[in-house]
Amino acid sequence: MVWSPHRPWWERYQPVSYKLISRSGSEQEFADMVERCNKVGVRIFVDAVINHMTGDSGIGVGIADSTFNTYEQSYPAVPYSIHDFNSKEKCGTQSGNIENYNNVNEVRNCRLVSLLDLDQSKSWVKDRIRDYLNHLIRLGVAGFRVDASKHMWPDELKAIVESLNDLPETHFGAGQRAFVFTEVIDMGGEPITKYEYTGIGRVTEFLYGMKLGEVFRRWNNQKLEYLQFFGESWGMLPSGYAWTFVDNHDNQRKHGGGGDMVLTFWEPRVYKMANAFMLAWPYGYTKVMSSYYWYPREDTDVGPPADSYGNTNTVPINDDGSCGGNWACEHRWRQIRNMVAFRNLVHGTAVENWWGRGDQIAFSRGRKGFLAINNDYSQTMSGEFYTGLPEGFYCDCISGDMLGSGDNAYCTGQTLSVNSMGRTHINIRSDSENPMIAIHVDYKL
Ligand SMILES: O=C(/C=C/c1ccc(O)c(O)c1)N[C@@H](Cc1ccc(O)cc1)C(=O)NCCCOc1c(-c2ccc(O)c(O)c2)oc2cc(O)cc(O)c2c1=O
Ligand SMILES: [Ca+2]
Repeated sequence: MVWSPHRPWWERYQPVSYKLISRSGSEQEFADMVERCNKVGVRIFVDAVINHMTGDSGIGVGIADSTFNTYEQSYPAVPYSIHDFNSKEKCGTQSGNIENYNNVNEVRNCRLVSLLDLDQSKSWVKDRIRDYLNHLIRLGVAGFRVDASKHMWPDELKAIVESLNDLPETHFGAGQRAFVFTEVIDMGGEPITKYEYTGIGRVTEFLYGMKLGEVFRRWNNQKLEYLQFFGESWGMLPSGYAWTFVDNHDNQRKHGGGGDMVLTFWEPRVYKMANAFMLAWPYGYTKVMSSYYWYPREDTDVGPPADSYGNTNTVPINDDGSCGGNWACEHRWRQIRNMVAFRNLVHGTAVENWWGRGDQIAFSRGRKGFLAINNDYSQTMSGEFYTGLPEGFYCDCISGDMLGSGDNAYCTGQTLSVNSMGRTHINIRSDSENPMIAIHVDYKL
């Protein structure tokens, strides 16, 4: 536990053991949650912090009486001892911390902001990490986000990943492998690049959220119509390797630098537009962020809603499906939830019928879906657009849900009619709360 600042969100990123006990609950509660999710087809991915242990500043008792002593570099609950950490000699800097991000050895072999740096070249360390991840696989976890991958040697990380057990046949079928995402913060300018990690699994593409934020904020003369070729040609990973997101737990708190460009739930209108585009656009493997409101907003350390002991609160679900208790639950917002269904439905289809004019765009996904966005600051987007969809009436999944089924299906939002030529009339005012429409063949009335 970190008490100063009080139970910050990043406490989770300073392991004292590989026990599955935290302020989020016990191992049994975790195992039970994974089981319940797998039963309904919801896969669980674990954020694996395997580059380091805690900061170098003390002796302490972590959760579940896992003692540790950073002066002795000992974590008996694993156990790790001084031999399992990169020495100052191997690191080579005066402080033992990373001092120069242009030195690839430092970035891997030195301490990231003073966090004790594990030596993954040691078989003892590899074995302990493998046992930790295999334990999670046994519990039914489908894969991992590998935190701070930039700070580990790709071949050592790859060796660990390849040594893992197959996923349990009961939940995943025979011979299935953990789905791995590596976190590599690379927005250009450093010798270590995201391309070094594509042999291990999907890799975070941080440019994606930065650029999408820049375009939707209309900064630096960016316009929505430039998104027609949004993808590898913008300096991003090939689509099949990219893990994309509008924002993440770290950069949604950032101010200054690229951080101001990132869109977050604090700006819901434009955030929903960027998510709608991301989910309709065929590039990358997309992640929808789910957050909590923190106060004061300037305090970038504040942890999740918790009781007086610091234990994370459960998430209350309101009657309308939204979350209470300061949980933002962006993934439950109608516009975002429905665009996830849109993405899954149109999977495998190409972008067709692109139309773009300044900050207004529209495009189809094969003959299955159609999205139009008006991000112009004043002009209404109106006219007849070719949707590629069969003739009929469609419920707009941005403004509403299609409820009921068969003949008594109805739309709680706007209904659009597509004529025999596949064309529909659009009228999106620029001052609309959600200036976009999205229709698809599963929302045909
Ligand atoms: O802001 C934070 C935490 C940020 C953070 C946490 C998890 C992540 O996955 C991440 O990407 C960032 N941490 C605060 C507080 C802090 C925590 C520990 C510490 O020893 C000192 C301070 C902070 O101000 N951190 C310094 C700037 C952010 O520097 C961190 C980075 C980081 C930032 C930019 C990079 O290009 C990069 O390669 C790594 O990764 C972490 C990974 C961790 O597993 C744990 C960390 O403490 C950190 C981490 O401090
Ligand atoms: Ca390291």
